[in-house]
This record gives sequence, structure tokens and C-alpha cells, in this order.
Amino acid sequence: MALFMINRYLGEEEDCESSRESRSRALLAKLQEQVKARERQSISNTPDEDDDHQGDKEHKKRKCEEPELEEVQCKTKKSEKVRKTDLADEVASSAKKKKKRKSLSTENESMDTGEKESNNEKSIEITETSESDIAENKKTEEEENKKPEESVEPQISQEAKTENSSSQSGFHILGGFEEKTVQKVKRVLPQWLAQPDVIQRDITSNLIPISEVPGICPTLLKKLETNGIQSFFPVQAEVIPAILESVGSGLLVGPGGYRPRDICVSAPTGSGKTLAFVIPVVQRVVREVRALAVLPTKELAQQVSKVFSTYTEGTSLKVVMITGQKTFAAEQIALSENRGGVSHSLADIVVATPGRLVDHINKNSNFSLQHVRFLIIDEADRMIDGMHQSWLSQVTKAVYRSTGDTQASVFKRILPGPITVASLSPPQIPLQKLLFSATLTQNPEKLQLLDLHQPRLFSSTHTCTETITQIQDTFNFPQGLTEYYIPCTLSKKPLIILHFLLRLKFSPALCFTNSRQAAHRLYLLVKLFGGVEVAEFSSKLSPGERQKTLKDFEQGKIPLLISTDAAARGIDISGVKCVINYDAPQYIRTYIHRVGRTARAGKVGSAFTFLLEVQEKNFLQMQTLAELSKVVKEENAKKRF
Ligand SMILES: Nc1ncnc2c1ncn2[C@@H]1O[C@H](COP(=O)(O)OP(=O)(O)OP(=O)(O)O)[C@@H](O)[C@H]1O
Repeated sequence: MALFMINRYLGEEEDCESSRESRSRALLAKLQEQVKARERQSISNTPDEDDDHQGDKEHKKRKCEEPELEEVQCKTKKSEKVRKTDLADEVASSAKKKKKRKSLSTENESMDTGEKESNNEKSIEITETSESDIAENKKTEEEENKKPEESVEPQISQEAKTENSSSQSGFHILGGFEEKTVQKVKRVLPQWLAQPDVIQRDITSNLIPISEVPGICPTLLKKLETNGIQSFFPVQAEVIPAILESVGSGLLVGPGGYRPRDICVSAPTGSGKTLAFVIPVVQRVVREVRALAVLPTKELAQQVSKVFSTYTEGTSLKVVMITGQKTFAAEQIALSENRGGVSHSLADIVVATPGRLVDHINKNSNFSLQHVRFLIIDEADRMIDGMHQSWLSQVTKAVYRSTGDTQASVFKRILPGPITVASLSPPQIPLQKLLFSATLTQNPEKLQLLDLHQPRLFSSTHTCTETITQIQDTFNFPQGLTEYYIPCTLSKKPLIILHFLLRLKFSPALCFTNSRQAAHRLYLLVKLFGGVEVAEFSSKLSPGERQKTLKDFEQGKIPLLISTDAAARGIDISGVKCVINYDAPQYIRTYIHRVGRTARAGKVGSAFTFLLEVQEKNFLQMQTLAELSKVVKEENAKKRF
């Protein structure tokens, strides 16, 4: 007995024949209906229809032959219709998005409009195929237009629809449209730059009696007094003890037996930076080239050399200047002598310009820098700009050059690297860099070029800004300086100069132009006009002529000196009452150094800048002059020349 009975369903198979017949009949009827409809349609169409239509006819013909295929194609067309309608929707929805995202550019908007237009064209094509669809589309479009500011939800659904349609059409949308907040990288200044030892800017109310500054030997104190120096300026009171402390345990090592920190000083023009390095160097140096001061120009080197000579007078120390003012042979003789086949240094302190220094390193075999303890880089920002000459790497190489001398090898110098037990023994002479400038850059990338060791900064401009994005090189002007600018025309400039000298008796005046030609033209013009003793100063003159001109100017023989920027930096001429920028300087640093030739050492002075109308805006926009511009604007509103 069977446990289960399986009944087989035979329904369709049973009347298979009859159903097949009825299906083919129905299909035939449907086809005939369609053929008739198309015939009616073709009759109603005009004969001058385009090629596309003929294509259609052929198409229809094929369709008639292949009814099944037609069915499939109809479906495809239908889905295309859906896509096109969706495209129209997409445009509508993107228009909405556009309204919401105000930040879209007009250019994009116009592009979008174009797209919309073309999509509209497409939807017109569609209307030809199905009128009911147009009505529907129109309705949707109208609805969309009527409610442009719909709630977020419908828009999201539209977007979803768009995405859907694009995935249907086989396109993938690239890129996300979400606005993500990008995390900003906060660049932080190294601590030594962010937290300097602050130097008071006001010299006169911050004088420190020389006896109160620790560590200075009695001989030097006496010498200072002999030179009329009773008190130290703030920069000297801060920096001298710091340098002396770094050589407290002798020249071989710094505090705690470690390499001493390099020192950077940023203080206004005329604030006394020269003595800040001259005093400790003279106190600590013994015979051998122990200190090397590098300066950008001959005049500056001469000036610094003079200060060193003053403070080494009466000691066994010898200062030698190598700037090319003397012949190479004469400089060689001054630097070293040969006794019994062994070269001995005759200089303890060398003051040099970078070019000539490199010449001696390469060509003078008796010139040794192996005992240099202090490397002074004055006008440091200018010297960094001149680093392409690679003078510093040449100096460093010469400092760490091996002698092959076994006796000296006890104190052999090795290029500094990471501190290890081995590197600390035997003791080495460290090379300590001392940087000075009124416009020392605070840009760590530039300072990096100097390969400083754990630097310590003394600055009169502490801005409390640590992040690099906020950092601007900000500099201070001397306290006693008053700045003016004079709006004028080109033709009136010479007259104003004469007015200053002849009527207002502004002298001695140092007048700056932007080129040698301009300086020479103005010099001739003033000379032709007469009534004022005038001289010019530029690289056109020989070093000897330049030196004489500066001396005459300092002694009051020349009330007006017309100069290029050759006299803008570092030149210390006492008694300059007024600086005139006949041509406006292009850079703030140039401006600071030019006007810094007056109001030196706590004295008062004035600076005048002639500005053509076109230059006013740029000049006042120099960032650090923002404050000045405010004051000067108010003042000049009253008095216009
Ligand atoms: N303690 C002091 N007492 C009186 N005068 C001083 C003192 N220190 C320096 N001076 C004088 O101040 C003047 C300016 O000094 P110095 O040339 O060193 O300035 P500076 O800071 O190097 O300026 P710049 O940045 O323009 O080169 C010099 O004439 C110098 O003799």
C-alpha cells in the first residue's frame, strides 16, 4: 500500500495545443492593430520629414518583422523615458540645490543653466512620444517651480532618485558633496623664538651702571669709562653676561661641560649691539684666531674693527681686518708669520667681509680658523640673504679642518653631532655663533640655514605669537625717532630738499635715493642750485673716497649727504639729525635701516619720506608701518605741502 500519493499537475500540458493557438491569434490581432495605427500615423506625417523619420520607417518595418524584438525595444524606450524624465528632475533638484548653496560660482551656474536647457530639449523630445507623459512632466515641473524651497526631506529623495537614475544609466557619480571640516595643522614656533629674553626698547630710562653688570674685568671697566661709557644700554646689560657665562668654564666647553648655546640678538638700530659682543670677546680671548666677526660691507667691518681696537688697546690682543682694503699679501702678513717653518697666528680677532674671508680660507695656507671660539655674524639677516655664496659652510669646514698635528689632537675638533659619551671626550673648543641685527628674521626656515645650536634669543620685539601663520617679522624703531611722510609731486622733491636745508635748517641730513644715478642727479642739482654744501655716497666711489666722505659728514663739514643704500645699514655717524627718504624704500627692512641712521644711542631724530600719490598706499600698507600710518595720516591731514 502506498503511503503517499503524488498527483501530477497536468493543467497546462493538457490544453497546451489550444492555448498556443489562442495566444498566437491574440498576438496576430495585436500586431495588426499596431500596423494599422502606424499606417495612420505615417499618413498624418508630412513628406519633408528628416532622415531620422526614414530611419524610423525602416525601424518600424523591422519591428513588424520582429514583433518580439519590438516588445523588447518598447521596453527599452520606456526605461529611457524614465531616465530622461529623471534627468529633468535632476536638473530641477540641482536648481534647488543651487539656491541653497550660495557659494556656487556664477560660471558654474551658467553651465548648470545650459545643462538644464539641454535637458529641457530632451524632455520635449519625449513629449513627442507620449502626450500623457508631457502632461505629467509639466505638472511635476510646475509643482517643483511652485515650491522651490521645499523641506530637506523631499530634496533628499530627489537626490536619491538622481543617484538611482544615474546608476540605472550606468554612470557613477564621483566625489562626495558633504562639506567636511579639514583639520588645520597648527605650526608652532620653536620655544627659543616664541619666548625670547626681552630687551627693553627705551634706552634712556633703562641704563644700567657698568659696575652693576657682573663678570666684566676691571681693565675693561676702566676702558669703558675712559671712552665715556658710564652705563650699559639694555641690550648690553642682557647679552654681555650671557656670553660671559657661556665661556665661564673656559674656552673648551660651555656650562655643565656641554656645548654652549648660540646667541641671537634682535634690537633696534643704534641700541649698542656692537659693544654687546666686543666686551665679552675681548675679555675671554687669548692669542690665536679666537673670534671671527663677519660683516656685509667694508665700511661696517671697518667700524666694528675700530671698536674692537679701542677695547683691546693696551692688551696683548691683536685685531686684524680682512676686507680687501689692503692687498692680499699685506693682509697675509698681518694674519700670520712663519717662525722656524711653523706658522703662528698674529691675530686674535679677525674682522672680515665674506668674500675676502673665503679667499683667505682657500688661498692662504697659514690662515687657520681651528681655534675660533666665537663666530660673530653682524647684520645677520643680510648675511643670511648672502648665504648663496656658501661662505658659512667654508668657514665651518675651516674651523673643523684636521691639522694632522698629534699634539693638538688632544683638543681635536670634530663636527658636532648627537651628544654621546665618546663625543664629550676629549674636550673640544665649541664654535659659538653670535648673531646681531636690527631686523633679525624670525623665520625658522631662514634661521635654519645658520645651523644654530640650541639658540637663545634676545629681542626687543616680543609679539606673543607662537603659531607660524600669525608670525610677521615685526621690528621696533628707536624710541627717539619721529617719522613723517610728505605727499608730493616728482617736480617738487628737489625744492622740498632745499627748503629743508636752507629754510628749516635740517642738518646734518642724510638723504637716500634708490639708485646711484638718482643720487648723482640729485647731487648735481643741489650743487647747481648752490647755497648748500653737498656730497654723494655710493659704491661708485673708491673705498678711500667713501671713508673720507663719511668722515667729513661726521665732522659737520657737509650738511647734506646724498646716498644710496650703501650707507643704510649699520653706519654709525653721530649727530645725524634727520634722514630723508628722497625715494621711498621698497622694503620695510630698508626703511628701518635707513631711518635708523638717526635717533641713535637714545638720542632724538626725525625721518621724512617723500611720497608720490601712487606710492602712498603701498608705503602705508607695509605691515609694520600700520601704526605709523594711522598717526601720520592724522598729522598730514592738517599740513599738506
Ligand atoms: N653704553 C653706551 N653708552 C653710550 N653710548 C653707547 C653705549 N653703547 C653704545 N653706544 C654708542 O651708540 C652708538 C650705536 O651703537 P652701535 O653702532 O653698536 O648700534 P647698533 O645697535 O649696532 O646699530 P645698527 O643696528 O644700526 O648697526 C655708537 O655710537 C656707540 O658708541
